[in-house]
Order: sequence, then C-alpha cells, then structure tokens
Amino acid sequence: MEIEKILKSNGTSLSNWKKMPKPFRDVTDSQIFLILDELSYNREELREEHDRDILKMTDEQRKIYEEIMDAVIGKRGGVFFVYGFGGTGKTFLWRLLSAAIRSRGEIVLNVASSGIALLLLQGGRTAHSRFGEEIIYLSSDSIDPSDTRSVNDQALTPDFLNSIKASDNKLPFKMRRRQLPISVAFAIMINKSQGQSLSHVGIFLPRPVFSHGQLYVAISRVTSKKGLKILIVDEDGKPQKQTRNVVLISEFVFYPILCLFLFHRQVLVFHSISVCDYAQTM
Ligand SMILES: Nc1ncnc2c1ncn2[C@@H]1O[C@H](COP(=O)(O)OP(=O)(O)OP(=O)(O)O)[C@@H](O)[C@H]1O
Repeated sequence: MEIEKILKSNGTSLSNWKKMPKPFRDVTDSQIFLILDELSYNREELREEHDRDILKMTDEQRKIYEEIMDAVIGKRGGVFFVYGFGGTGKTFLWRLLSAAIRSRGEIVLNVASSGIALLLLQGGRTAHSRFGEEIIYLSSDSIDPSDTRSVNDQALTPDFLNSIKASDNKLPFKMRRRQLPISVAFAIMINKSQGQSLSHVGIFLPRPVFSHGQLYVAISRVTSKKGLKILIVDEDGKPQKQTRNVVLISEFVFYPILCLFLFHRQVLVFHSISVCDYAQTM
C-alpha cells in the first residue's frame, strides 16, 4: 500500500508492472495526493521567507517577479522564459515566487529537466517523475508507413510501441524500429565544472573561451589525456585545431618581461595555443 502511494504521487502505479502484486484496497487517486502534498507547506514560514527576501530583490528580479505575480493573481496565466548567466539569481527568483504563491495557499509545481537543479527548490521534482511521463526514448519506434491500415491509429502511441519487445513477432501491425546508440552524458558550463575530476571529458568550443583561465579549468577537469576530447569549430561549423587562450592583461605584460629575463620562450602567453596534441574530433 505504501509503495503504491509513493508510486501514485509520482504519477505511476503498481499496475504498470504486470508481475508486481497489487494492494488489496484501492489507493486514492494520485491527483488527490498531489494536491494534499502541495497544500501541506507551512504558510507562516513561507510568508516570513518571502517577506525577508522580497526586500533583497534587484530591479531586474523585481520586474520579472511583478509580471509573473500579476499573471497569477489576475488568473491570466502565461508562459515566461527567464534566462541569465550562472549565479545571476534565477533560483532565488523561483524560490521567492514559490513562497509568494504557496503562502497564499495556492499550488506551485516546481519541475526541472535535471535532478541537480531541483535540489535547490523546495518540493522540486523532475518533469518526467512529476507528470509520470517517459520523456527519453532510446529507440524511436513507429508504424511502418507501408502499413496504411495502422499508420494513423492513435492507440499505437510511441509509449506503447517502445514497450514492445523485439521478440513479439505476432503483431497485428508492421512496426519500424529505429534504434539509436545513446550513452548517457552530462553537459555543464565550464564555470560549473570547477572542482570536479572526471575520467571522460568532451569540450565543445564553438568560439574561443572568453575569460581568463577558463580553458585551463576545462582541460584540467579530466584525469588523463586519453579521456579528453575537444571539438573546436569555426563560424561555419568546420572542425579546427586551434583556439585562443585568454589571460589577464596584467599577465600579458608581466610574462613577456619574465620571458626575456629567463630567456625561456615557452612561457609566452596570450598567443593562440595549439591544442593539436589534445584535439581529437569527437
Ligand atoms: N537579490 C538577491 N539578494 C541576495 N542574494 C541573492 C539575490 N539574488 C541571488 N542571490 C544569491 O546569489 C546566489 C546565486 O543565485 P542563484 O543560485 O539564484 O543563481 P542562478 O541564476 O539560479 O544560478 P545558476 O544558473 O548557476 O543555477 C545565491 O546564493 C542566491 O541566494
């Protein structure tokens, strides 16, 4: 019963696994769990958090906050796309908006595409777990267009087609199975990768890295040269073997003097560095 409750609050149920035993009693509908969960926040605490943080908002955050809250309070709804560089206060804004709406006794469903982002949001869940949706298909199955009888059958959804085993050969329709070799990877910006050590790293450089020391940060995440692949492309997307390494102007002045002093020409910086040794087209 407890397992069924957890599954239902995640938008799924034991009945989705044929071999699993089912609970004797029917568990309340998942939507009721969802609503009860979402109404169980401590409104007083949220109100305090909101009243404290609202005073800290920047002008830009305040503008976005007011626009979204206007749409919520006026029940107009809307789709808002907020973007900004890392650390510019997007999560701060989500938290404030969530606190504002939840402290009014209303419901906020915080969802994100990755689990990491969710750790920062109260009650946050991944979109596919929250809505019980399977959003990643490792194979793209469809009805073969030559099967004109079944090709437009709406019951033959991608979800259903993906659940069919290759050995099911008595199908009343002709299926086209296109499998894609996918291995799970994780993409992050160079700034975010600081502090991590990884055995395999692919670095995509569609343009020169733009701040001091950033190329070093990216390359030094990987523990061996073998695990490193760099893809450098020019404006037309053609693979290249060089990129610019940007360093601070103070070092630009300082190092040539040092170089002259040491007669050690390899200490030069602010030149295009060759990454041929590292570069392998991904
Ligand atoms: N107006 C503000 N007043 C005080 N602190 C703030 C404000 N906006 C953001 N911060 C703080 O700055 C830090 C970074 O903000 P936040 O995590 O919201 O950025 P982000 O845009 O979501 O970053 P990322 O894209 O890297 O996830 C956090 O510690 C947050 O509490």
